[in-house]
Amino acid sequence: MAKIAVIGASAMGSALCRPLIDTGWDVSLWGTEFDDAVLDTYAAGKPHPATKAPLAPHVKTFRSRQLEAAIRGSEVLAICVASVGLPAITKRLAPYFDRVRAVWLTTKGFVETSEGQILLLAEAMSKIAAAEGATLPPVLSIGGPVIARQCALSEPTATVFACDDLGAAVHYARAVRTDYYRAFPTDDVAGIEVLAPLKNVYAIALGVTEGVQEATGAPQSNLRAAVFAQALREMSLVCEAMGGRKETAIGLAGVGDLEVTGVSGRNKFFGMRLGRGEHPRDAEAQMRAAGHTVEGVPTTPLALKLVEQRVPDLLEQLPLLQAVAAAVAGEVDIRTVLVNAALPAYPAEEQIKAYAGTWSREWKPTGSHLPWRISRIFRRFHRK
Ligand SMILES: NC(=O)C1=CN([C@@H]2O[C@H](COP(=O)(O)OP(=O)(O)OC[C@H]3O[C@@H](n4cnc5c(N)ncnc54)[C@H](OP(=O)(O)O)[C@@H]3O)[C@@H](O)[C@H]2O)C=CC1
Ligand SMILES: O=C(CO)COP(=O)(O)O
Repeated sequence: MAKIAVIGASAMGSALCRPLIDTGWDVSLWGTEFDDAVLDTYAAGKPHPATKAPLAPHVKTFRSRQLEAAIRGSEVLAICVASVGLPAITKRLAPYFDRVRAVWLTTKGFVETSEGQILLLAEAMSKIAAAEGATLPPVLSIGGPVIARQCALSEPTATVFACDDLGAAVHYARAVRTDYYRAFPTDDVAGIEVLAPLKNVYAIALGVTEGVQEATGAPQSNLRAAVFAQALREMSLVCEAMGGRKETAIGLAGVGDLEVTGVSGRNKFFGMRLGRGEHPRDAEAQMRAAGHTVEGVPTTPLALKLVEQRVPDLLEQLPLLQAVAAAVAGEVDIRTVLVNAALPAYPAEEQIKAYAGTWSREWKPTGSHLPWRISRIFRRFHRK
């Protein structure tokens, strides 16, 4: 039986244990210093405090001081911590990288280096490992629409395993396949690593529309749809500009994850609070007090910086990203900037240049077409 160590007794780390156990893995769940309360709850036979889902049977739990024991003999390390914790965890795991065959990563976010450079997660891990004198084994970036509670309760769930080595992605997708949990393997690592955090940013915007609706009593589904379409457009643009594939953006890890997070993700609920008029600082504090991580909060300014650093020419085509960044920073009236960002600014200058004139020349009202026909014949004759 292959052994896997799940790093982080987070909502997602705990949820991942379910399909792993159901596919015969020997699962160790290691909790960070932040996860003591979760492990206490499991020890008392109670469900996860945030998801309210029970831990799968036969999962062995380990406390933060028991890292060595948790990892011993593992083929895979599955890292499931919040993005702010990823650099520290990577550093801590570096001595173990040469003992395992692969690292899985469910974290969704970006990392900022001490020099202010924004990195995709696998890039950051590889840099940190190198600085520690370690080499990362193949990393599988896990994306797609997965609400942890539903996965933990064995509800149907489709996810994406991305690895530069497609063989590894296929191998592990098969090794964790159940009737309710299926992973789609791909080698579009850039696509997954860009889309997974970006959908959190845009899910905040979707949440805002619902918060506005709640606060005003006026239905906002037209605005929500416009935000959704613009979000997908911007996600596709950044995905492609960063080397990802368009089909990834319109698949599970792009539109699929945007949909689920915009309907029932924590980022959406954070956005709803903004839409109802709460200051972002208070909204995040409330979410945190309830035990909910909102990855979109640290991710949004980093996403903007990532674009500025890597694909600056794209910035003017990303009004929604800029609007969410200003809103998360508490700088603007969120509804106004959202409306301006989501309702099309068309016709754009180039469209006006391309089409102006041709339309009005061709059409005349029926009934008055005789003089128009004569003038057309005359024009044709004149051209010859
Ligand atoms: N790939 C996928 O399919 C999915 C991925 N995710 C992603 O997985 C990651 C974890 O999410 P989720 O399981 O829901 O998170 P949780 O909120 O359940 O857990 C996050 C954990 O990270 C801890 N943490 C916070 N700061 C640090 C730090 N500096 N160092 C170490 N740990 C820290 C939190 O502690 P504390 O409680 O004290 O804040 C908490 O224990 C996120 O990036 C999320 O976006 C989520 C769902 C699906
Ligand atoms: O990543 C997720 C769904 O795929 C979870 O989204 P939230 O972090 O917004 O809950």
